[in-house]
Amino acid sequence: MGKGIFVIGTNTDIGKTFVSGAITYKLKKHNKNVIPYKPVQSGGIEENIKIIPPDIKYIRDICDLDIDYKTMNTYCLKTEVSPHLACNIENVYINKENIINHYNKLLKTYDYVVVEGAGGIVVPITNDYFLYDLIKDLNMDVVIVASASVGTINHSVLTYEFLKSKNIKCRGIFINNYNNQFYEDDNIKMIEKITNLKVLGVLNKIKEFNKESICKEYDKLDLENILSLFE
Ligand SMILES: Nc1ncnc2c1ncn2[C@@H]1O[C@H](COP(=O)(O)OP(=O)(O)OP(=O)(O)O)[C@@H](O)[C@H]1O
Ligand SMILES: C[C@H](N)[C@H](N)CCCCCC(=O)O
Ligand SMILES: [Mg+2]
Repeated sequence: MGKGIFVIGTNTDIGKTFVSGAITYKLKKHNKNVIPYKPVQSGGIEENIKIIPPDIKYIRDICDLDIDYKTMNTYCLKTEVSPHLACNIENVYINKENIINHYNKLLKTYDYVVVEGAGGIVVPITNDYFLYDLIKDLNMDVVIVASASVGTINHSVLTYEFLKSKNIKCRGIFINNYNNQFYEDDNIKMIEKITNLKVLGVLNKIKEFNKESICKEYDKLDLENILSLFE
């Protein structure tokens, strides 16, 4: 039976896919049997007349995964808005049992399942079912992805406190888009001090975003920290 980690962010566009890619890449590079999973994607893109999840496409490409999209994604909505609204617009009914069954099936085949949320922790998946409800129903621990930039202390602490209020265990935090600004180290220090969370990795903002530079950035991460997410 495999193990999973749920990757959440302090906001949308913060780098959850980028970090899920990093976790998947490191594990795969060390010959681990790993799969990324995006239960609900909004903002699906067209490829060969099909609508596919761009977050999974990114990880699939960067990690050279030969796994079909259906195995790594349950719901793919076209409209690039909050999932509940995309569902309402597209007349899609999300059945949480489908996601729970999908995840449990992946655990039977893969040793490591890297699950990515949508947006931040309080994003509505349906009108009355939130991302944190899904995490509880999947019985998973989370890792937070936060930015290094100004505003991150407040967003990170709010996310952490909200998780605590829901009894969701947080395994640590990844800081993304580090850009050598004078205040970034202090931001990280403050987040660590206030939350007591372990910073498991700091990922630089990549100027030339291509496979080579991305993998070089991923290679710098500590494998032990990544493995600790699944212990
Ligand atoms: N470290 C980085 N360096 C350069 N670009 C980055 C970095 N991290 C993320 N990006 C870019 O920022 C954008 C948002 O990142 P990403 O898609 O990982 O966010 P997300 O949190 O997964 O968003 P969503 O809520 O839509 O799933 C993407 O275009 C991605 O390529
Ligand atoms: C469309 C976007 N990229 C994500 N997939 C969904 C983000 C939902 C955010 C909802 C909100 O917090 O207001
Ligand atoms: Mg994403």
